[in-house]
Amino acid sequence: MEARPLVGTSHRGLAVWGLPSHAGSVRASQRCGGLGGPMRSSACSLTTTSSTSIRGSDSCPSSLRSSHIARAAQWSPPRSDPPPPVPGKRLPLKPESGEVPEAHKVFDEAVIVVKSGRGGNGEIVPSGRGRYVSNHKYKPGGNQPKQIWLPASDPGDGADGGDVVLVCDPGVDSLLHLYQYQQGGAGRRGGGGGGGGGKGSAAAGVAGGGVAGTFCAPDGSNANPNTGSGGPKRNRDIKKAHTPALEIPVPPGTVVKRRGTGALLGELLQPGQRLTVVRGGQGGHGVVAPSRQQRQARISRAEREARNKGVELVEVEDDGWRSDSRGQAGQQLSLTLLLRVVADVGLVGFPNAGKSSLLKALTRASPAIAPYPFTTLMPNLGVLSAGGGATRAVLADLPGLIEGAHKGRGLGRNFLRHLRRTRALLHVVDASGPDPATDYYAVREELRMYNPDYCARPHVVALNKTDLLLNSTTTTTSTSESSEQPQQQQLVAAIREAARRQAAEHAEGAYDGPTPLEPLAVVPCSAATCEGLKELAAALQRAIGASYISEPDIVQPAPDTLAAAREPTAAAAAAAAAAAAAAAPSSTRSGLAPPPPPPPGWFDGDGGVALASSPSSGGDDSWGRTAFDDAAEELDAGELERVMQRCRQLGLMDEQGNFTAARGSPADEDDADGHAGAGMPRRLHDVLDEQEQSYLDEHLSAGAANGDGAPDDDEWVELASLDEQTLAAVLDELERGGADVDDDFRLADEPTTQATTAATAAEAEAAPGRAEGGVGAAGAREEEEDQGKTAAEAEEEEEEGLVRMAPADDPDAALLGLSLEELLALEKDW
Ligand SMILES: Nc1nc2c(ncn2[C@@H]2O[C@H](COP(=O)(O)OP(=O)(O)OP(=O)(O)O)[C@@H](O)[C@H]2O)c(=O)[nH]1
Ligand SMILES: [Mg+2]
Repeated sequence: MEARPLVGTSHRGLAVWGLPSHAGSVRASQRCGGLGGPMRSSACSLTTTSSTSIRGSDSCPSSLRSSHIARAAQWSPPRSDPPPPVPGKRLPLKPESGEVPEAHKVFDEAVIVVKSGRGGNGEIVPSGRGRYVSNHKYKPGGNQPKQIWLPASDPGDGADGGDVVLVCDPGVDSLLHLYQYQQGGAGRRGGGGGGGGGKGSAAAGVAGGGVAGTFCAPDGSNANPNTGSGGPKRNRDIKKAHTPALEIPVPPGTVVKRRGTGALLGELLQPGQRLTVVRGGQGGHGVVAPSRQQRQARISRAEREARNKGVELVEVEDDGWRSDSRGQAGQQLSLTLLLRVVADVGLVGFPNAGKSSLLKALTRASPAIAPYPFTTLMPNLGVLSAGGGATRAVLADLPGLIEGAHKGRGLGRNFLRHLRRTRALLHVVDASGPDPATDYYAVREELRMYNPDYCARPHVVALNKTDLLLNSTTTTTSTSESSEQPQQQQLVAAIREAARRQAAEHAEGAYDGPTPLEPLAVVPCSAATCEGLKELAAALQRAIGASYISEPDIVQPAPDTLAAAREPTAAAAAAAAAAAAAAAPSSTRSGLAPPPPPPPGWFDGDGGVALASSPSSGGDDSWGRTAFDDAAEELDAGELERVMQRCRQLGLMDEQGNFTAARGSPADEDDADGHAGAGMPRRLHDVLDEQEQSYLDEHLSAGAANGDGAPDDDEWVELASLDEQTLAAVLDELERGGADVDDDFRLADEPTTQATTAATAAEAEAAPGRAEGGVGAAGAREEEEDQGKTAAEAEEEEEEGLVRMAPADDPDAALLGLSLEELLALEKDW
């Protein structure tokens, strides 16, 4: 047969059968060799096919009509009994029958397949159903009809398929239950999802490759006229039935990723938190099936249009309304679930160090304890309530780490990731081992290499098994406290030394990242004899109070715990003073290299901690809110600590971070406490704003520390940002304070470059190593200028944010327009 050109057409009139819920379509198929392909309009479509056996002609053959009519006659509206009410469906934690053997060794990771339910089919109502009722608006002589057609009802929609939802359940402590279904054999078939066809299941691991199981949400029920329709005589409010979701309980700290792509879908941390991982298929629409006459009319119209367009009509399909009524299929997804325990304190240490024993002794948990390594393979949680109003703390006993754990040795990476959501660490060291300090150092290194942040968390060292120390000494010497004590003290000292070694390596630049903290306390104890456990619990409480994890989803420490942790001890104050003194020389001349930052937020001492990271967080707010507070919020921990050290050097701040004198106020003039700035002339204060005053204070302090009264290089740069008049006033003040400003720096008379170059050269002489860093950068810039850069090039550089020293012929340009923030940013870069 000869192929004719394909013509598509739209039959808007055919698509509308007067009922809103049905968007019908007509398909006319045409023999059209090689030109196949659907052409759809918005309301109906004309589809070509080359394989249709029924051949149409200009006059529609009776065979077509009869087949069509016969097909239409096959339709019958689904009717079923009303479904029972749908209870909330929750996957039980254990299979209903059969004892489940231990399936996997890794209970903190699982791959599961989730399938959402298919949508139920919508109701199909024959168009002829209904009746004529009298029209109340009818008036004789009016244009209203006397009777109007009232359809039997609106056809009901099919219910949506069930979603699969992960629910954070604090009653679950591992992902083991997901594997148990695999081991337990057949999955559980749930009840109907509100009607016929609903099912929910946690099927056995059908897929290989370590998939724990397939979890199927119930399908949506088909539309039910009694419950799911909204016609005049039915329940208008319920258009479709509800299908309960399949809820899979997971422990807090579960991270959900898409398998394959690794895309993070979410993390469940708070009890009751829900994460919908796949949505159920949409239920089919309720439709009104066309009557025989309507179908015939549509067919005739399609034939007529085809004839007009010269298309040979071979078949007319008009069952688009059927597909409308069908529910959509559900989705399927493979998920990787990872568990990171959420706890206040993580217990880490080598295998067999006694972590589980300590957990058992400190809390009511009952973990497995055995004298062989890797007894613990899954984190055990326990709650430490020390009483006396102390905060409750959740302890997590983690599997033992071995050397190379950060590379995955001994499943180390799997275990280490549990530390992510802990605030503080308890290092458990076997005191009876050959070299406890080396053990401690090795574990610290593993932590650092896995994630340097772990080493910046407050931690306590439990020197466990001290009862064995006593025994070992008694075998050689007579039993005496005196023989035990020195040994313990030696071990404590050795551990502190190991911690210092790690911090020193960091200070020497052996590795990046935050400074590793020294232990808050080293507590000799014994899980067997319960000795030292009280002290250990108290130290842990302090560590939790001192901890601060800057992750938004971690609950911040309560203010009372912070206040408790702020109690300084004499040792802490001494340590802080020593740190400040040690830092002073490095911040004198160059000022660009910040002093080795002490642990942000707290100072280490003999078990003491003084939280001083934020003055505004202090309990004593007598000094009120100042510009310093505002600035402090902008600074990071290192910068803040540096500023605070300067304040301490100036005598403006005590060791707890409280100001001892009001700053930037007129009272400064009369302050006779001897603080720097107290005798500041009123004249200068009048011209300086608060930040400039603080620069001056810092400068005077630095000068006092130097003994030469001269500002540091960075301060010169900062001073250069002042306006001319202010700068002149500041320089006068500096001179009065003992600085040899003429020798060092004369902004108005000499180009800044020369002065700074001179300072840089002197600096480089004094400390060649440092010149490579901050000051070296300034020197390099100056060299560039010396090489005769054009003014335009120099301007360009300035635009790029580089600090450009003034050319010799332009003293005004020396007043750099950089703001404090820009200077701080530059200083950081240096
Ligand atoms: N004498 C003595 N033995 C202890 C003490 N603490 C633990 N042990 C013993 O040390 C062995 C190991 O204890 P665990 O608590 O299982 O050690 P672990 O660190 O949890 O070990 P892993 O789970 O393998 O990492 C057990 O035999 C304990 O009885 C202690 O304070 N004194
Ligand atoms: Mg253990």
